[in-house]
Amino acid sequence: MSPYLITNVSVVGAAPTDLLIRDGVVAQTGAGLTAPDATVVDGTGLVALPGLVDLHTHLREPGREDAETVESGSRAAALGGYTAVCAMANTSPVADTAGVVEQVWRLGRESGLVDVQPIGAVTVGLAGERLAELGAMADSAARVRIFSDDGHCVADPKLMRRALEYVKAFDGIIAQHAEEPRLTEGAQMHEGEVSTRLGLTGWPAVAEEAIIARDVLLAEHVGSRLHVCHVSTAGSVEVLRQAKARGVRVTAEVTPHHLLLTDTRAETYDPVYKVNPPLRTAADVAALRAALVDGVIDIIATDHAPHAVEDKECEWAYARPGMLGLETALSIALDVLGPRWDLIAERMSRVPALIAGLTEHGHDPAPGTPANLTLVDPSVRRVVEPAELASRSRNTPYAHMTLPGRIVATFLRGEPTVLDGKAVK
Ligand SMILES: NC(=O)N[C@@H](CC(=O)O)C(=O)O
Repeated sequence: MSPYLITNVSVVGAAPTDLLIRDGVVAQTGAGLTAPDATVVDGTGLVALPGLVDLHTHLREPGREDAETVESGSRAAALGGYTAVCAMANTSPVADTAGVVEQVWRLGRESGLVDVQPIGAVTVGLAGERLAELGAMADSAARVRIFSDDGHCVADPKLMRRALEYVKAFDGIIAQHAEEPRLTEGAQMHEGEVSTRLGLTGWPAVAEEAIIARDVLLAEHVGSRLHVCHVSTAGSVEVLRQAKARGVRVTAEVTPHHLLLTDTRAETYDPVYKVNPPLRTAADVAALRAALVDGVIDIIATDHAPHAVEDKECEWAYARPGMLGLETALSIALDVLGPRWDLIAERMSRVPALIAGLTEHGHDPAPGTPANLTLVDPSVRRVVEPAELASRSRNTPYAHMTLPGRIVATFLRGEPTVLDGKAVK
């Protein structure tokens, strides 16, 4: 394993320093370091962040390898500055057994581009009828700690209660896709003025808020950990604010697209903007941004949802919901938050690593920490070209947009996965 000397780099926005990476860890920091055997990376003008951690990634393998594989999604993640991703369970077959989560975990290890931590399904086949083998997944080589039926809501309150009770034994988490299904039957986009004008069936904010309200009460009753996926409304923020003030063990994520885009995008009828939960209003976007800053929303998670061309480039009503996210998330965060590096490190690396229990990740580069880090050039503005993305899919809502920031290098346990902005393998 060859050592790397990153010179004159700003660690999370602090004054420039040198970083020596050796044997998988940050061996030394300080000005004027020398290491004749090391490969030098000029860090002038760059910011070093702890490697980003995504709590919500769809890698599509097994089952839809035409849309993404563990390998292609891992490469997209590394290029986006990530060193760890949590892979959602809505694969085919569903990741509801020890066998499937171990398969995904093993594929992640073989790719070696990011740490892939599988999420297990809460219910068998995501059908919402009976609990999956949560204990066997927890005890498997994949050591699953987060369970989610994402794509579907665990709508039955008794099952949700049982799931929360079950995972409490090993301090696990239920990550809920908050959507009361009876309120979103046939829904195509956010229910509001735009859906009325376009004549598309609406997905009301209350369908999300009602489930979050119910689930924080259940989590409080059981004393267990709840995580709320892709929070999208101002009302959800207020429910979470109250729950956190009462001490409920709840964490929440927001996606880059819900921080930037609004439901007016549906006016184009371009299904690239169809996503679940749907893009909301400008007032929701403002509330989500404020909650991300004040901590009511704990993290940014991508909900990277690759889809094959035939599933996306069709009539709006038939298109699958979901957008790519891994290769653009940091740029969107920079656009939305500005160069608030400490906040970005907190919301995109330290806190998601803590929630997921990924103890090797989420550390600011300092002597003795695992060398999982990413180097960002904040001075570059890049144009997003779908054809250049590493993902197997092309459904980015940011096509041809100019966004701030470029990932220059990513290191996983001291080995570069990205150098000069290009994947190393
Ligand atoms: N977020 C999305 O729009 N899509 C997700 C699942 C889902 O939440 O519907 C997917 O797996 O494609």
